[in-house]
Amino acid sequence: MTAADLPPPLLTLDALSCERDDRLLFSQLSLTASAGEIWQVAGANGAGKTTLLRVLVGLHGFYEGEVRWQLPGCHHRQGRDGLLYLGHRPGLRDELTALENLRALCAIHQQDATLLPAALAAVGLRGFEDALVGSLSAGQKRRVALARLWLPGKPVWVLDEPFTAIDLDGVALLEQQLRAHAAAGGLVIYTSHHRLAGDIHQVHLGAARPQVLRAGAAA
Ligand SMILES: Nc1ncnc2c1ncn2[C@@H]1O[C@H](COP(=O)(O)OP(=O)(O)OP(=O)(O)O)[C@@H](O)[C@H]1O
Repeated sequence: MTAADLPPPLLTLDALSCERDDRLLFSQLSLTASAGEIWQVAGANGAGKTTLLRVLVGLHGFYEGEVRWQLPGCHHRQGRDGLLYLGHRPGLRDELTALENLRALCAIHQQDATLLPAALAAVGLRGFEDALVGSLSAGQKRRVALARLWLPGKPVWVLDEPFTAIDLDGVALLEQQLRAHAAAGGLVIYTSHHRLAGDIHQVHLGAARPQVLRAGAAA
């Protein structure tokens, strides 16, 4: 595939550099990511994966270079309304039920809450709608957070360690959902030490100059 064959990018990074505590995490990172793609951000502990994702979603502002989102129909907050970001912690309140937590998140992030019971069922939590999140296991909490991936309306998913704490069935289910989203024209960017098989693009952090590996591109 030539550059001319690629769909228009949803995300463009231009010479992105970031340091923390006087340590250079990455420098001169440039890439384009388009609809239908899955990108894994890889690297050792402390390499800067979470920091990069937070830069992408506007939660970490100390960097040089440019992050440009071009999401169809999203004109607000620099076009970030079409993003769904799940951080490396589930980000749920223990004193609320699974459904209450998700309803609150849907209200904040403009997602359709009417489909939440079906989303909870999809992640294997039918019957846990009214369970206090504080009473759930780590893997169940992760599944509650991941249930938002079964709601429509967010073309870009930015996921920090989404496979953490879930069992083998959960890993397979999540892999399937990531692939389905990309196949339906979404873009997935995730950090993990878990490599999905197939046409996954990669950014390797660790060296000052990150490696960008496009699946299918000649070495
Ligand atoms: N809140 C913070 N304040 C200051 N420095 C931080 C903070 N969080 C991370 N850092 C620094 O940024 C570096 C990169 O951290 P980051 O969490 O992005 O790495 P990571 O690749 O996601 O690591 P891991 O695989 O362990 O989750 C860390 O080594 C640390 O020195």
